[in-house]
Amino acid sequence: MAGAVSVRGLVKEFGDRRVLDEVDLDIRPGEFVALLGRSGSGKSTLLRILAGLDAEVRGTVEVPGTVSVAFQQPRLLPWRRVWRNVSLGLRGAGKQKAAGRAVAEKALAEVRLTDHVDAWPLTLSGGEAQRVSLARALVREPDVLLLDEPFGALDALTRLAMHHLVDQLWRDHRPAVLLVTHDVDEALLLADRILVLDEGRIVAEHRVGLSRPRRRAAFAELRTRVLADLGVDDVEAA
Ligand SMILES: Nc1ncnc2c1ncn2[C@@H]1O[C@H](COP(=O)(O)OP(=O)(O)OP(=O)(O)O)[C@@H](O)[C@H]1O
Repeated sequence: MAGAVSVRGLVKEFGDRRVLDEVDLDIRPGEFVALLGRSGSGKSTLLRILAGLDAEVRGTVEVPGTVSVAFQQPRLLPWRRVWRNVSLGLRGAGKQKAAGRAVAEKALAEVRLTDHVDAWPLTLSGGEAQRVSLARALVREPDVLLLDEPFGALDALTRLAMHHLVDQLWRDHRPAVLLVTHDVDEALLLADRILVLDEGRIVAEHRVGLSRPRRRAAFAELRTRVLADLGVDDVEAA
């Protein structure tokens, strides 16, 4: 079966600075991959390239299916009601039609925002706004969902709730996911596979062979190894 994402020998340079250095990456359909790495290691650059937002690269990048992206900031249009923001995620003509409302309502129910269908974005909490952003990403039924630190700006409790929600949405829809995060626990809770990027190279890969839903106690040992790859002693991180 063709991969959802297939990258070979990807090189990205900004001027004389090489930010991605011969990256190979395969993501299978329906696979959940987390990408960890220190600040500046090239994670967002890689995600932007997969999203088709930056084509000035060397190497091959194949993402044959439909792609959706959600960023750290929800990026909602404040002058559109919540359901309209969601229906804007639809492709082509679909986003203009009244039928878009029904599709948006369904997606908003999935992220448990049925009560906010007609709300204005500025009246939402951070977690609610991020759920709208997820609904907008899901509404086009992507083959590949790219998440760039989508929970990074949320408080710890809201973030935990979002982990459960994303786990559920992924199991219901089964897109291939690439989740960029700094949060090792988030990666361990959600991903099938964890990649560590360092100075533009993938330097480690871990399979997370744990059944879902996961509990933190189940991955304490793997957590220590992933933190070591990131140059962090587990004692410091505790
Ligand atoms: N448009 C640009 N022009 C020049 N340099 C850039 C540009 N975008 C990113 N960079 C540089 O590329 C490197 C990788 O950036 P990138 O945003 O991919 O890192 P990151 O791993 O996502 O970091 P963080 O975790 O802090 O978001 C950084 O050194 C950054 O300064």
